[in-house]
Amino acid sequence: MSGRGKIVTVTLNPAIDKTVTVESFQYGGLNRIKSGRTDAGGKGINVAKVLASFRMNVSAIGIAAGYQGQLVRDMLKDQSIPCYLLEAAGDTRVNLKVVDESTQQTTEINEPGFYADGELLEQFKEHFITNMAGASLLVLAGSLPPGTPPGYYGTLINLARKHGVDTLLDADGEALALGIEAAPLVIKPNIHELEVLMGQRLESLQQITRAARSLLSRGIRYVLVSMGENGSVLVSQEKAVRASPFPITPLSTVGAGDSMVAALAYSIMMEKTAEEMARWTSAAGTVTASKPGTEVCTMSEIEEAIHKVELTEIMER
Ligand SMILES: Nc1ncnc2c1ncn2[C@@H]1O[C@H](COP(=O)(O)OP(=O)(O)OP(=O)(O)O)[C@@H](O)[C@H]1O
Ligand SMILES: O=P(O)(O)OC[C@@]1(O)O[C@H](CO)[C@@H](O)[C@@H]1O
Repeated sequence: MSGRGKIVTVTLNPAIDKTVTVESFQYGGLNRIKSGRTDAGGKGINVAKVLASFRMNVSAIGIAAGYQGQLVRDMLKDQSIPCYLLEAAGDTRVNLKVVDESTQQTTEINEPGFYADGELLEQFKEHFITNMAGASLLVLAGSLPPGTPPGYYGTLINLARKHGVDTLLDADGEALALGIEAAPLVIKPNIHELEVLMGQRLESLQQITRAARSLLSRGIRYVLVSMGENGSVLVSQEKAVRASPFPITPLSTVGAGDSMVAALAYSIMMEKTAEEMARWTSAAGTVTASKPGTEVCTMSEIEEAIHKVELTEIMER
């Protein structure tokens, strides 16, 4: 893989992210907003934002609808992020993120998104194939719009493979389970997604590592499990490494996982070792968690923080 190749990110269900900050969230009560911001969101789009700031050759493709969809396109254009979003009927969703200052926790309330019918999804396949020309790596991330068959990511992974392109998959539920069957190169489940996939609670690092390792036998080369403030575990055929994040004041954890995915894509393109990969991804996620709204990390912020990530090899029994 060459650092100069193109990375294509797919966001089938983008969003306008509206992040609001409240002093102390009152469940079932009146909450007055102290401050707010609006960002173009959706997992693949966030990944593209980070990769563009790394000066990688990246295109964000996907589907968008109506006024909100145009807003996503305009915001990305303002940030000079190449984006090609197919037009659909309806409206792109607005996702609400509520940051509680007192607990430093973010609550996400995501709309389902526009309906994707069979004709739109066939049209997207054509759009996708056109964009596979000259691509080196594909990133599939985020939820599928209502109407999309759960095996759709698997279909895109197989199509990409026909064009010689490897995939990094960040999905959940059935889309993740069926995507795995198509053997992407890398997956990044968070701990909850991994537990759902395995159908069991994973309480120790040993259990997490064993679960992640069981997925490698399906042709996947790396599994990166993110665990919020508890850091992450990267498992490859050769080893398992745990990364512990440095202390931060989390301002909005929205996009932290996407920043990890971006750093993972970057590490693959740059042929970094598993240790370097664990360091880069952890620093990227942690820096983003310390920024407001869906604002993501930059390369210089990662370079400044990366030495603070603690790595430990997980000894498997
Ligand atoms: N509260 C926190 N303190 C320190 N680091 C954090 C915190 N939350 C997230 N991170 C960093 O970000 C990484 C990714 O977070 P997380 O596991 O929440 O991702 P995710 O669930 O995929 O998120 P999302 O889907 O919202 O992007 C973590 O591994 C960690 O490095
Ligand atoms: O509903 P999905 O597709 O699972 O997640 C969408 C989303 O929550 O993910 C991003 C953060 O990771 C946000 O920009 C966006 O609102």
